[in-house]
Amino acid sequence: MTTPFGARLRAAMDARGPLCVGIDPHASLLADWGLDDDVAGLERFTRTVVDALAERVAVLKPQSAFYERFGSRGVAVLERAVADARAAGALVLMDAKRGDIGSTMAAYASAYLDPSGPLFSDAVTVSPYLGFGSLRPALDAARAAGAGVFVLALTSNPEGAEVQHAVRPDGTTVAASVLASLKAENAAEAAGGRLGSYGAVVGATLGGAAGEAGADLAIDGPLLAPGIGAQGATPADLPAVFGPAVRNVVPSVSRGVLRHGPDVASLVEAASRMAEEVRAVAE
Ligand SMILES: O=c1ccn([C@@H]2O[C@H](COP(=O)(O)O)[C@@H](O)[C@H]2O)c(=O)[nH]1
Repeated sequence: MTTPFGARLRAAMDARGPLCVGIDPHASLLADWGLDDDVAGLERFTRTVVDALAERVAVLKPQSAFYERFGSRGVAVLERAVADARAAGALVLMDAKRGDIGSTMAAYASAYLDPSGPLFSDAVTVSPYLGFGSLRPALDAARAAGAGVFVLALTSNPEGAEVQHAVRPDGTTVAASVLASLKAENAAEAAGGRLGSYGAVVGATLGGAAGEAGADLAIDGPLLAPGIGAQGATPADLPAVFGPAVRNVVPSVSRGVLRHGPDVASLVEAASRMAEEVRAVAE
């Protein structure tokens, strides 16, 4: 039987440090790296990041949007990146933020969480705003494949609060309800103190917002924390945002590391420095 994602993630965090580096080939970064904003530039950028970091960091998180904008040839670059990164030992979290009615969600689950598919990833980000129950096909596909799912709960952008802090008829906020649903999904797997495979996305930029939203971050699963670097958060912010749940946090940085390329040694050094900083606050 395949080892569940949560266990594989915990092992990777222990061995490599709890860091996720995002692969976000912005047009501006391609230009900064001296690359053209075309498929060849996209491919060179992606290969450089994967070759530099896939043997070192716990998680690589390609941002699907930057590949989709080049159509099928961009997606082919993404497929290769996923395979190469996994072969080099990184866990791949596909940042696709998919969400739809259940029957269509099943097709998204097949795209990212079926081990025979070309985009199969260790985990995928999904959006719960068609109702948490609409995610069932992805949750079930992940369980079957030993993969993971990260559900948007309290996102790093300032606009997120207008939806995520909204109060439901039962008096709880939308975010609190998403987190409670994730805790329930993790219950069986997390028995005995193990990390579950169902994670939440909670921005490192939030300050005390999780508390304001009545959100309990003790979901027994991983907490992906984007927002460090270009969005203004730092590793030092993590304890205040996450409290005792900081041990389960996977801080995520894209531009804050990528801006150090294309020099491989500089990319590696930036990622190592960040991994050390987050390890220091997570212990
Ligand atoms: O709440 C969220 C959810 C996802 N993201 C994604 O993470 C990266 C952040 O990139 P940076 O360059 O480190 O700002 C990007 O792919 C976002 O789509 C997020 O920022 N916030």
